[in-house]
Parts: sequence; structure tokens; C-alpha cells
Amino acid sequence: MPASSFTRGLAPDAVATDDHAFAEWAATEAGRLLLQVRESGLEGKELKNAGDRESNELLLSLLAEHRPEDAVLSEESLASHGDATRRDAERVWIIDPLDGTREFSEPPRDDWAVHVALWSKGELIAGAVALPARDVTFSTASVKAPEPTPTPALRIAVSRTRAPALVHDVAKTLGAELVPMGSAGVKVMAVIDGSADAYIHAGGQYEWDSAAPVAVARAAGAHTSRIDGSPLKYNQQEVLLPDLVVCRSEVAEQVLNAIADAPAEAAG
Ligand SMILES: Nc1ncnc2c1ncn2[C@@H]1O[C@H](COP(=O)(O)O)[C@@H](OP(=O)(O)O)[C@H]1O
Ligand SMILES: [Mg+2]
Repeated sequence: MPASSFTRGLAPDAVATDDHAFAEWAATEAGRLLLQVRESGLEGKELKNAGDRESNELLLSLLAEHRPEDAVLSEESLASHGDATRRDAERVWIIDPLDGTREFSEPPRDDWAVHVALWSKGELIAGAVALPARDVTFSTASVKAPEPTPTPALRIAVSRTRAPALVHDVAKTLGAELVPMGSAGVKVMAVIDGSADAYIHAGGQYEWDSAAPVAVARAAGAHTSRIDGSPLKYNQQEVLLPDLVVCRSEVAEQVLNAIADAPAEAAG
């Protein structure tokens, strides 16, 4: 299923002038393409590579067509990682064309995502996270604050394949339940849709893994920070952004305190 045989949907009028609408539309279109790639008969590594490549190509071409002046930092465009000129750009799109690549290659898993975020002058100003296999796109255009869902124990979303030691310590301190799933975008959206109360990650990640999810989470009023409570910074020269916490704002203090109390070696 090469991108060339994918039929793009017509861009809604708002896409021309509204960055929120563009992010939502572009992430949704890339998700539609990825669903077709998943039906192509490819498996394993070949399916992962095709998904990463095709989604990146589509997003880059949508950006070139609709936002030609803007810079791009993409997981799948290696030259953009160390590109010093993007530091001087006024507007930079930070994209992860396929987050949860592993889960994408394990049908029928639905915990994978497309991330499209816009950074400008030090802030994330728009973003969208598409969950194509669930037929939903969360965006800064329309996201709502999570409904209160009181449960007996806090639920912490965590990587299903590389849960950091820190999260086990925090869960013990808080008497919380761990909810393993793939994709950083899916875990942040779990906080937004009320199926989790917090997402904690440590030990390695990059700007594109969290930029769009964090933009959406902030628009929904959720807490977002590094695990020491300091701000998450994007469009840095060094694109490694190894840890984060996203949680319902009302539990932020207890979650950050529990992280601070965890043994130092657990945070690595
Ligand atoms: N220790 C680590 N170092 C680098 N990247 C990591 C990481 N842990 C998680 N990630 C990245 O964060 C995303 C979510 O991972 P997980 O599902 O394990 O929580 C994945 O992105 P990609 O699928 O875009 O590569 C994964 O590669
Ligand atoms: Mg990713």
C-alpha cells in the first residue's frame, strides 16, 4: 500500500488558517493511511518500517502543502534531529508519524497513535493525537477536561514492554494499580478519556513521543511535567526528553510527592 495509491481526503476549509484544525486533520489522515498499510499483508519488521515510512511521507507532504513556511522535527526524518536551523524557526511541527510501532505490528492491537504538534516561541500551541484503530482523534481544537471517575485506587498507565522501576515504587506508595499499554499517545489519552488517572515514564523518550499528547493534555487542563515537577521543554537541540508525568490535576501533588520519595536509582 504505497502512499501514492492512498486517496487523500479533502482538507476542511478551516485547515488553511487554523493550526488546531490542521493538526487534527493531518493526524487523522495519516491514521487512515496506516489502517490501509496494516491491511497490506506485510508483517513484523516490514510492517513496522512501512508504517513509519508511509505515515511520515504523508505528513511531510501535507505540511509542505499546507504549512510550507514552517520547520519540522520528525522521528522518522533523521536530518531534522540535529538540524540547528529549527532552533531559530518561529514555528516547528513536532511529529511522531507512528507511536507504538510495536503494537501497530501486532494486529488487532489498537494501542498505537499518530502525533502532530506545533511548537512556537517556546510553547506547544496546537496538537492532535489520532488513535486510528479506535476511530478517534483527540485535539487541542476540541478536547474536554476528563470527567471525574472516582475509583478506589489510582490507575497509572505504564509501558507494557519497558515499565520503569520508578513506577512500581510509586504504585506501592500510592496503593495504585498499574495499567500496561503501548504508545505514549495512547497512555496520555487514557488520562484524558478517564480510563487512567496518571501516566508516568522514565528512562528514555524523545520530544516527538510526548509533544502532541502533552499539547492535548494541557488543553484538557491536565498536569504535565518532568518527573521532578519541572517544565517539559520542546524544540531543544538535544531531542531526548527522557521522563514525564501526565495526570489529572487534582492528583498531581500526591503523584509528584510519591515520585520524589522513590529511591533515586528507580528514576533512571
Ligand atoms: N527507554 C526508552 N528509550 C527510548 N524511547 C522509549 C523508551 N521507552 C519508551 N520509548 C518510546 O516511547 C514510545 C512509547 O513506548 P511504550 O509503548 O513502551 O510506552 C515508543 O515510541 P515509538 O513507538 O514511536 O518508537 C517508544 O519507542
Ligand atoms: Mg513514539
